[in-house]
Order: sequence, then C-alpha cells, then structure tokens
Amino acid sequence: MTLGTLVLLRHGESEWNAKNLFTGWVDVDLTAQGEAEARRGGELLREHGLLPDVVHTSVLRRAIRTSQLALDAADRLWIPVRRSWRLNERHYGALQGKNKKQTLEEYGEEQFMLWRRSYDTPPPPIADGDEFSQADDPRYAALPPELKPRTECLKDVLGRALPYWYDAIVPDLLAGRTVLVAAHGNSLRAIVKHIDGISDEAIAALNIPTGIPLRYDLDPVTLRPVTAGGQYLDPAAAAEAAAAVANQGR
Ligand SMILES: O=C(O)[C@@H](CO)OP(=O)(O)O
Repeated sequence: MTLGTLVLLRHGESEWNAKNLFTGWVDVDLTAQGEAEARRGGELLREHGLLPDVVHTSVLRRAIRTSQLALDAADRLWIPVRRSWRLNERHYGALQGKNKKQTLEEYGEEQFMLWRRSYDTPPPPIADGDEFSQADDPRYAALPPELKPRTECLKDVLGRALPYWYDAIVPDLLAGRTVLVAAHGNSLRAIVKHIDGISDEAIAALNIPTGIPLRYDLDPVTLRPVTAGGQYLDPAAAAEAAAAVANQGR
C-alpha cells in the first residue's frame, strides 16, 4: 500500500512576527512579505510536482490566507478544505501581545526559553478580560471550558492536535492523497515531534521557518518518515530562516 504525501507549511510572516510580538491565538494578518512567502511556497509545490488534493488549516487567518495564496500559485485553489482549532498556534497565555525582546530582558534567558521552547512549562494564563484573550471569540463558542485554553505548553498542543492528526489527516494520507497542512510554528513543531519521534528535550532546538513547504513521505505501517525530518523544498532558505526564528528576541 502506498501512503499519500504530507506537506507541512507554516504561514508566511505575520504582522506580529514582523513586530516581534508573542502571537498565539491572536488573529493577526500576513504582512506583504508574508503574502509573497506564501505565493513562493505555492510555486515551490508546483515546481516539485507536489500538488495537494486536500488542505487542512487552523482557524486563524494567517494560516488560512497562506493556504489560499499558496494553492492559488499552484493552481489548486479548488481542492477541498478542512479547518480545525486543533491546528491553531500554541496559546501563548499572558505573553500574547508582549514584545519578545522586552520579555527576554525583563525575565532573563532561562525563563524566556522555558516559556518559549520547553516542552511542558506553559506561560502564565491570560485573564478573560485581557485585550488579547479569546474567551469571547465566537469561533470557539462551541468548545467546553476544559478544552478552551488560557495558556498552553507544547505538550498541551500535541494533546489537542493528535486527535485531529489521527481522525482527519491520517485518513487522507491512507486514501493516497497529497495532504497540505497549513498551520503554525508550534502546532507544526508538535506534529513533527510526534511523527519524527523527537524527545521532549531535543524538540526545544527545532524551529520551523515561514512559507517553505516541508515534505514528508511516511511508512504506511509505522507512519514514521522515510527520511527523518522530512525534506524542505528549499533547504538552504529553510536553514537560514529557521536560525532567524531561533534568534527571535535577541
Ligand atoms: O508568537 C508566536 O505565537 C510564535 C510563533 O510566531 O512564536 P515563537 O516562535 O516565539 O513560539
């Protein structure tokens, strides 16, 4: 049996990436550069003959718009779409809206990195009345309180993303489809951690660049990657951009 191909795509640069602010579930748009990155991602898909049959996105506009710009560039805007909050960026709790450089200076390197990249230490929860809270956001109105986060660590993200991975994405792969997942730095880190079997410690050093498709061919029995870490369609640009993500705040 042959499995379909998985393509992971982090949204292009967002307005808050450009301003160096913690974003999480705040629904900011792409910058002009982010739009260009998304189109370039779609061109890379077309150049590699990697044409998606179905797309899964989060419910945040930076991922939705990235998927549309990329699919338009690949002439695949017509394919079926599924969206889920389970692919959202990690909820950044009380850090949402805070500047990364200022946070680093105020709390120091160790605390900053614990909040930003540790597997199981979430930032402090956001208050419901905070201007950057999603407590009253209608798109999450159907979620019961215990599922609606006020903060998340990467472990929490993996916990809420895995049901979607097995219930929605894996069935598409088993049907032989080329599956595009347009999502976020930390929701994609959670999925990559799972499929590549990366340890809780090692995942801290893994960063995903914006707008560059990451291809995974998975073994049909184990669902493990044939090539560990997958293959970026533009590896040189991906390495440079991932290093820039790692250095945010400095
Ligand atoms: O702010 C965020 O939501 C994320 C992604 O942009 O940032 P970080 O890479 O610091 O986890």
